[in-house]
Amino acid sequence: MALIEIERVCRLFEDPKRGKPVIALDNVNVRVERNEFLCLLGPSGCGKSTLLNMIAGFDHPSSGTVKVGGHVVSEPGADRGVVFQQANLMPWLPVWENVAFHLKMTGAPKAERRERAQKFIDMVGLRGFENHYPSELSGGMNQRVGIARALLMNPEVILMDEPFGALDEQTKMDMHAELVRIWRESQSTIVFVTHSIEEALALGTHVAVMSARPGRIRELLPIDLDRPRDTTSAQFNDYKRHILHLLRPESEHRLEQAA
Ligand SMILES: Nc1ncnc2c1ncn2[C@@H]1O[C@H](COP(=O)(O)OP(=O)(O)OP(=O)(O)O)[C@@H](O)[C@H]1O
Repeated sequence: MALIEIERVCRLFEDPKRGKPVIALDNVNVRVERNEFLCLLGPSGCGKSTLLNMIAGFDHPSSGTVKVGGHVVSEPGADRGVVFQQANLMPWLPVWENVAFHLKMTGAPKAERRERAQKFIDMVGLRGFENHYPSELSGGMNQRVGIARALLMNPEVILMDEPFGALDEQTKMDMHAELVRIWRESQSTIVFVTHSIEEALALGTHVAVMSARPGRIRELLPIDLDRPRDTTSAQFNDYKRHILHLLRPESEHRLEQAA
């Protein structure tokens, strides 16, 4: 049994201005095995966030099912940690308290929270910054705090919605290397939303290429590239060319005609 099973999922949104519904997702089928790193890739508005939100339990399909660990997702849960584009940290709390925030909610004593936070602060490379406040850190460091916060709950699945979208290129590349290391170390399963082909190919064990309006999975590609990934290699560029072709509207048109 796959860890995440998305079966025949459709999602319609009401659009009162136009008087007809927007088809955000149309018959989407995806299976994610334990320990996979799936990148959801596609143009703006193709339904990537909608799909991620359904796995998180923030949104629900109009038809079809989303299951995690064999159970239909009905609400958010501790088995799924979410990292957004903005880290959404509590500015009045130091790093370690932000990382241990969920534990505070469960009433865990301070000493336990501090100790458990440290493991994940170390994992994301922030040792020495435990008592800093979010405003004293860079954007990349704040994202690391967000990742540490998600990891602390020991979730089976980490869901990431363009977490590095706001970072400069160099920091983004550093974060990619860091995330791959964390993914391996924590043996988690990651679903990562991006609109960047390079980012998807730098990270994923699989890339689901989506098409816009209505959002569909064009192709689910297993990525057979050594790590660390060489973004200048011929094989990397072969994948890139293939994905670019899939994303071109004319190829979409041809595929529809052939169907
Ligand atoms: N709450 C909502 N109400 C109405 N329409 C919505 C709602 N949420 C999403 N949509 C529509 O559904 C489609 C998919 O949106 P979604 O945000 O999932 O796309 P996306 O691929 O994540 O886009 P981006 O990369 O720009 O974040 C879009 O056409 C969007 O306008």
